[in-house]
Amino acid sequence: MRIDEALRSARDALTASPTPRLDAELLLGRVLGRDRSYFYTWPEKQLDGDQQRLFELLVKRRAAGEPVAHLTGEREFYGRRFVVTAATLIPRPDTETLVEAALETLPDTPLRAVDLGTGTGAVGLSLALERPAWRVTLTDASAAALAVARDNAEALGATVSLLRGDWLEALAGPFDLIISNPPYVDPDDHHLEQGDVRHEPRSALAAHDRGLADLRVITAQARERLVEGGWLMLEHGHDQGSLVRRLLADHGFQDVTTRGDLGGNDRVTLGHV
Ligand SMILES: C[S@@+](CC[C@H](N)C(=O)[O-])C[C@H]1O[C@@H](n2cnc3c(N)ncnc32)[C@H](O)[C@@H]1O
Repeated sequence: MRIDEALRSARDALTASPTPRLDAELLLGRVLGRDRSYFYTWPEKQLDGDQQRLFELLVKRRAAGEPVAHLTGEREFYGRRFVVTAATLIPRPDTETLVEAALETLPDTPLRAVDLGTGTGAVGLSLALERPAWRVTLTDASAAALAVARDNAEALGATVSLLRGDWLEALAGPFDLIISNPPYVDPDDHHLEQGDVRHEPRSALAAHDRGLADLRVITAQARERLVEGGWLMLEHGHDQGSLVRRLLADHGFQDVTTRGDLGGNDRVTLGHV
């Protein structure tokens, strides 16, 4: 079967996905070890029997609902590839807003930053690689997630510290930046039962108190761990902006603002002490 024929038949099989064409290209990229531009240059190249069988198997699993990132074992974030497993959240493009907020707000000089609930390491490793002068710590409560972050740090050549722990409990600081994309989905939200999200760890997604429990704990712990002028930056749900702004203000944070994500929804709230 030719590359263009394989992609066409996969797209037809993946109509239940919101992104059938992209999914087909990413899966074929995994089978052939090529990036997507190769398919446009060589549409007439033939898949051999093994390649065709593996591609058809991956398409079948995708059609049954498995996330593409679990089938390819990776996801791109802030221009780099991160290994993803079933133990980690699949990094989202909207979380790049968090990275951009930090890069735009803090200076490119030596400072101490911590990424709480690092998962694959997407946020903290992006910061460490964009700002080699920063000393970045990555933490997570999940040993399995932290192992993935460690592998990603090695593969990407980032120098960071990794620590397992419950938010800021085991960290004395002080930090110039505390950054986190914590679980913030209401456990009763029906979206948790739909699409790719069903395959991600519930502990990475849902938080009690209508999704606010972890945001509250981190905000309460952060104030004492920041240097004077240090920043707290939190990702949250599109409908949590005003609650998180009030939370930060109640804990004495100043210049509290919210940034929008790629779709223009409230996504990241930040303030300094
Ligand atoms: C929404 S995921 C974010 C993952 C990654 N930072 C990203 O943006 O792709 C939340 C992460 O917080 C971790 N987590 C949950 N509860 C925690 C706790 N009490 N202390 C530290 N990390 C926790 C989860 O294991 C998960 O990796």
